[in-house]
Amino acid sequence: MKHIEVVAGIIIYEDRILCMQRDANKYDYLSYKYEFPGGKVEPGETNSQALMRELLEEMGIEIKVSENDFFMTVIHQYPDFKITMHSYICRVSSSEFVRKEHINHVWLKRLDLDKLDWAPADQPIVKKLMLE
Ligand SMILES: Nc1nc2c([nH]c(=O)n2[C@H]2C[C@H](O)[C@@H](COP(=O)(O)OP(=O)(O)OP(=O)(O)O)O2)c(=O)[nH]1
Repeated sequence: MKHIEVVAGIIIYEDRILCMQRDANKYDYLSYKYEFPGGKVEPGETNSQALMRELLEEMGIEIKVSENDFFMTVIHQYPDFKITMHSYICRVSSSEFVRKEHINHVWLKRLDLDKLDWAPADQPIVKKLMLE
């Protein structure tokens, strides 16, 4: 079974976290779900390099990410593939960004995060964020 390595940014502006809604997908279990922006790690990249590249490509967000910003890793088995997802805390000084691939976004306070329909692999990250 395919196993993919993904990085995701928990973008925090003041006391709110950026939640991005995915578009329709060939897999129903990912269609229209909320997620943290990011994407697949490419060969030769470190996780933080991959996240910086994805945030720039996908959102126009230019930000320095380092291993010190690591939050948690989730391993999740979807019906068609397995994902290892590394998440990082990314504090931004502006809420501006360009929404290039997602269909919607919301900035939520931590305690409201569970009001959204998240991608299944994101549940442990949402849970941990709500406890902090
Ligand atoms: N970026 C991101 N991806 C997530 C999260 N949760 C989650 O299950 N994923 C999954 C969805 C995708 O299968 C994969 C991310 O890769 P991607 O964004 O490049 O994949 P995609 O399906 O949009 O595009 P592709 O396979 O056609 O290239 O990880 C999350 O919070 N952020």
